[in-house]
Amino acid sequence: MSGVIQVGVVGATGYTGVELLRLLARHPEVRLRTVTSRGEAGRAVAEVFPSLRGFVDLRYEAPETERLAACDLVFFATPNGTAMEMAPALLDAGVRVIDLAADFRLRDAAEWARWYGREHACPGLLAEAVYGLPEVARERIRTARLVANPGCYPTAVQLGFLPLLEAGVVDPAWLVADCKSGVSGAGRGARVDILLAEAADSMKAYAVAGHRHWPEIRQGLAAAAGGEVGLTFVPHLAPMIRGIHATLYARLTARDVDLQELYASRYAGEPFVDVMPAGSHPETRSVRGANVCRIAVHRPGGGDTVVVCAVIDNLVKGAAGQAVQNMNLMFGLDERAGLDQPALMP
Ligand SMILES: NC(=O)C1=CN([C@@H]2O[C@H](COP(=O)(O)OP(=O)(O)OC[C@H]3O[C@@H](n4cnc5c(N)ncnc54)[C@H](OP(=O)(O)O)[C@@H]3O)[C@@H](O)[C@H]2O)C=CC1
Ligand SMILES: CC(=O)N[C@@H](CCC(=O)OP(=O)(O)O)C(=O)O
Repeated sequence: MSGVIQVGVVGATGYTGVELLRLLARHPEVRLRTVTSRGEAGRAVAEVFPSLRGFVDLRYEAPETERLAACDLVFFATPNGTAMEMAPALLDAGVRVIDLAADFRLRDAAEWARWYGREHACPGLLAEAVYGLPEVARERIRTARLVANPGCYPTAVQLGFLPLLEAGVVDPAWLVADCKSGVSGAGRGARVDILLAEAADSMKAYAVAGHRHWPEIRQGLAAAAGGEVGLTFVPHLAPMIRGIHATLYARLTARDVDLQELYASRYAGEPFVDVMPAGSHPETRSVRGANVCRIAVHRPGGGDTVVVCAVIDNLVKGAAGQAVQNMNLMFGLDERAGLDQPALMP
């Protein structure tokens, strides 16, 4: 790649879109060219988000394909069902696309329609789209025109379970993912259940009967296991702003497995997965603002249950940071460019 990458961000007033602006504004190989919002069109980004004063000198524009077609790469940080309407024309114009929503994550159009409640607008692109979990698909991401950035829960759950399933040391028919998310996972739009007075000092499970991340996680875990998996996935809303904590349970089927060594060797050399020392309990605050998944693996009482704890920042490794990681791979850059920074404390 020669020259800077001209980048467009559609949906640049949402939580993941603004996080993209924060990361891309300091990226050494990127020039932000077009950032869109229908509601804020015409206003300066720095006026709407003073945190970006001095970093982003652009005004919001309406999302128009003609303007976006002048970019090398367009990120969609938009609600599900938006990118699938605009991506075909951009791809035809030679623009590469990373969708942070779920439009291209499932390979089966009928299953997509079942979970997302409408027909897919361009099912022909599902086979071409590369599921952008770099720890699994790094080489295919490098040459992809269209990347489906994974969901936040699916990132934490897949990274947590992968070493066990790839090594075939647990029963793939009995996997449990008990997950907690901060309220920014629900986006920036107003909703009663994420008001401070409703969500603070309280916690609840939701979508226990079925969440749209279930088929996405199952698809990835089945590929790792080499066959169907049985997965129970229960998301919870936790009283914090950023962060996902996934507590994962599986039953060991193999004897004499060194779990710590299994995880350490699976993720050796991975820039954004940190296998913590044996006995650790990763905290969501240790990944706030950072593009990293911290993992600890336990075997309580030396029994046959494996417990994995995986934490990410839903807006970074769970969304915008992973999208930038994918961009770096697609454009032949150092995978860590623009992402090499520690978490915010406290
Ligand atoms: N929040 C999170 O932790 C994660 C979110 N995601 C996914 O990323 C996507 C964005 O999420 P998030 O940032 O939370 O969402 P927000 O609701 O916070 O923001 C949505 C953005 O999209 C724009 N938008 C809405 N409708 C359209 C449309 N029809 N055409 C063009 N732009 C539109 C909005 O601006 P305007 O209406 O002014 O145009 C806004 O900028 C979603 O698909 C979400 O599921 C993925 C992983 C994690
Ligand atoms: C706390 C909360 O509400 N989280 C969201 C998931 C986050 C997300 O945006 O997922 P997608 O990218 O797949 O849409 C939810 O459960 O719907």
